Amino acid sequence: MGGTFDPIHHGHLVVASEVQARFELDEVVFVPTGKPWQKDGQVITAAEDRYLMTVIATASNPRFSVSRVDIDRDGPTFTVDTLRDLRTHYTDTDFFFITGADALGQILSWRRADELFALAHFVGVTRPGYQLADHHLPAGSVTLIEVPAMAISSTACRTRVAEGMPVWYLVPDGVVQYISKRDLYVDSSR
Ligand SMILES: Nc1ncnc2c1ncn2[C@@H]1O[C@H](COP(=O)(O)OP(=O)(O)OP(=O)(O)O)[C@@H](O)[C@H]1O
Ligand SMILES: O=C(O)c1ccc[n+]([C@@H]2O[C@H](COP(=O)([O-])O)[C@@H](O)[C@H]2O)c1
Repeated sequence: MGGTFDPIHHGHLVVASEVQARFELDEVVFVPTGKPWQKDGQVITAAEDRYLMTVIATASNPRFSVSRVDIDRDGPTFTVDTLRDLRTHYTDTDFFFITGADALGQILSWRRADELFALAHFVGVTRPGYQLADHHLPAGSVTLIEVPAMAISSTACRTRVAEGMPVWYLVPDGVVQYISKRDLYVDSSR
């Protein structure tokens, strides 16, 4: 599951848990983006902070892990590169790439989108506020599933911190503490 995870929240974690169970996956690999090029113009928190929050959030689940492939690769982050890099580590493995309804709707704008569907099976999941559909995607390349609705976004978490509102129970406890320790998101101009 790829994401900017700025910060990781319980919406991400519920999605990963649900897809792991439905598809009986051995492992869900969280891949924090390096430079999310479609978020150019937005201030993105340092990759190491986003990576560490993702590690903290996933540490207690034996089926969850975190990969550095995207943050260790220079240049803009393209999923086609993510999947190729992961393949060198996971040789004899079927890949499922998890995306929320918003991200799935953008997939045809991704770099070398036509190659993506040969590299992984895509799982599109419901997200409050977005319509889940696989229009115009190659037949058989995507499975759509409904997951418990979590009306949480990283944007809302960042805004709440900037406004002095709590993010307890929206993000894991350790992530609340990490945000506070590192003074993340306090600048409301971002
Ligand atoms: N609440 C949610 N329910 C379902 N899917 C989600 C949810 N939040 C994020 N996702 C999915 O998780 C992936 C990573 O999302 P991302 O890290 O951009 O979080 P975000 O909350 O959308 O962030 P931002 O608000 O900064 O855009 C995307 O595929 C996105 O669609
Ligand atoms: O490959 C691309 O061109 C591309 C463009 C936008 C987003 N993605 C991927 O989609 C995932 C979710 O991204 P985001 O920006 O919603 O956090 C993450 O793994 C990104 O690397 C990929």
